[in-house]
Amino acid sequence: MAKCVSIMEVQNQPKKTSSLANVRVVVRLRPYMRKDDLKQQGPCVRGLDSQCLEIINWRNQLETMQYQFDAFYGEDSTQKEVYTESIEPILSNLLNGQNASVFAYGPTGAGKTHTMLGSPEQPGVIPRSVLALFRMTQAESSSRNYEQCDISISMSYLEIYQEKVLDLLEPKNQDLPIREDKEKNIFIPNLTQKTISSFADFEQHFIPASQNRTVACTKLNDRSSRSHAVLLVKVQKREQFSPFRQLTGKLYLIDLAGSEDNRRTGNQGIRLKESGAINSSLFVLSKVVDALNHGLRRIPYRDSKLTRLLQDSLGGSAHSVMITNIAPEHRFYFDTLTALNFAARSKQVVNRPFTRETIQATALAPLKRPREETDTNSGSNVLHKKKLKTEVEEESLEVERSPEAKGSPEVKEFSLSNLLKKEYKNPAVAERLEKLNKMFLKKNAKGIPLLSTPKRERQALLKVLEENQQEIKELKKRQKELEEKTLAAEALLHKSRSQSDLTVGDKENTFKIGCQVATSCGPRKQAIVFPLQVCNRVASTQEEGIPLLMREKQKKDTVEGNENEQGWDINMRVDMLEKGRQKILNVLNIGTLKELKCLQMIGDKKAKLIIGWREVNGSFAKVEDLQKVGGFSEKFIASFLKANILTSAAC
Ligand SMILES: Nc1ncnc2c1ncn2[C@@H]1O[C@H](COP(=O)(O)OP(=O)(O)OP(=O)(O)O)[C@@H](O)[C@H]1O
Repeated sequence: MAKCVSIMEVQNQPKKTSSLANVRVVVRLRPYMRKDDLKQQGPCVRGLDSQCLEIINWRNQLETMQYQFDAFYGEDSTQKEVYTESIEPILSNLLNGQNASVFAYGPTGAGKTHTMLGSPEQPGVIPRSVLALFRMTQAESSSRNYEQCDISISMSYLEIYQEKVLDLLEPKNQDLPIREDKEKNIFIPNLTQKTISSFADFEQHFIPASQNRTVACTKLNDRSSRSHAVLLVKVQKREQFSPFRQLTGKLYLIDLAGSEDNRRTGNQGIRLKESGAINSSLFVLSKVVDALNHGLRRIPYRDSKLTRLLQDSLGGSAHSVMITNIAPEHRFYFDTLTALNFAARSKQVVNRPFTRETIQATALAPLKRPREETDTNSGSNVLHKKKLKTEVEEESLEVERSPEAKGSPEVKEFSLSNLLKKEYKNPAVAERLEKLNKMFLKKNAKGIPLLSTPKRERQALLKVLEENQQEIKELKKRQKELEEKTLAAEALLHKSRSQSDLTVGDKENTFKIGCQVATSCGPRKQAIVFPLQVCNRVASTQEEGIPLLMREKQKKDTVEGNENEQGWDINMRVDMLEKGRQKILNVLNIGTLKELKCLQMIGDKKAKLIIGWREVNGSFAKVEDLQKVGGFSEKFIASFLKANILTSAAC
């Protein structure tokens, strides 16, 4: 609040350092206009330094009241000064996904529109900020980050006129509702949003829209704003690679209508009505500031459209700058005093800026985009046209959910993006991909979904997947052929048996199929080949003496919580098993390099290691002695035995 000091008192106050999150409050004093000072009383307010000003105390002409703000701009201050010192520093936050807002407040005729908009000769905060944003995005584009991000800028422009929210870009004379999403973001459905790719583009939309703003002549200002004008500039930065983060920063540039003392404005009729709406919304604004300062539970944001819209700027998440414009003439004295007191109170308002980041097109992406996104005019042309068709854009497609998946958090997690649906129409591949995704999530403690891996890696994985499928197909084919051969051989055997008079009696018949041997003796024994699809252990069909390749159903891995892929197991007669082992041991002890390499899982390197060990240490007593050779683990030997024993026993 103001502090009364004697005019003679030398003041040299310590300057307060304002926190970053505090609303930055600056005051700008309009140049004194002699023609407006009917009684030629001279200015009633003057600046003291870059932060302090003093105003006459109306109760005691010998005293002044001094105020200190984050910055004070005197009559000689330029548009550039105001912009460079107070506005430019907050703009960089937009590229980091944070919001910023600048609003000009003050009595009518004090210079709000001049400060925000300016003139072609003296451009104000709005044109300078938009230009700076384009420069910043260009600088970002030419930096190394360019390859990783797309940046787009869009704009919306509205006015609050007599408590109605009106679109200035495409005027429809329709009061637009103000809404709040789950993340407490304020947005206006159906408000026109135009993508702008250059400053010229911005001007093309902004200049005609500004003509749509309601202004009128009053006794205090020839072109008095009769509404609060809000320009919204949205900067979106999208990553091209996983995790496809999207940062959205919004900049609100607000030129408020001035508070009006209708005894002096001479307002009547419609002007009086407008003035009533302006004053009441500004009154709610001061109530909001007071409620925030007193830490009240209920902040009356909803009491006016203006405060509802400024919710983010005051006590919200934006980096906010409030420019309080004041006029030096005596006839504005009480308006100036009110404005200064309001500004001083606003200094205490603390905002909590945070980064607005969304993740696009991952398995965990939101199922429904925030309404705000869908309500805009979808003009998502990206600044850099070349990059328009990048995978980021494609992958930022909304994630859909099948009807049966509704309500299932698991399915929610593994939903495929539209991109994947489009790219891989084969349902089998999609299904495998989901399974892989599931497996990946299970194995990965951090839960990073496969679908969020970069496209290149994902494509490689998909290729492997398709190759595996191809392999399975071929295996199935070969299996079928084997089955057919077995049946044919069996039929042949049966035929020859029935043709002969079976004098041979119990003579053993042997036939070979590939590398597998089925012996036929006594009661006829069958080689049973299970189709790959049949996974159950069929104990009843297992006959002694026939090596069977069994596939166990859902074999549990010993690693906690991990379900192993279905595993293969061997069930053989003990003597055959021993025979197989002996054969392997034989090859290990006397086999040449070539013979060793014929063993499953033994390559050139391992074969050489075995020969080297043999030369130094002599023979292996048992297959497990392979462990003595460096590089053969117990687990490896077990798998090695499994892989070779059947073949060795059979040959
Ligand atoms: N810093 C300044 N330097 C020069 N002229 C200024 C300055 N500030 C304001 N003016 C002039 O003062 C007049 C009133 O300013 P402006 O229209 O910006 O006031 P306002 O606060 O927006 O008023 P209202 O609330 O009625 O719209 C204009 O003619 C404007 O050019």
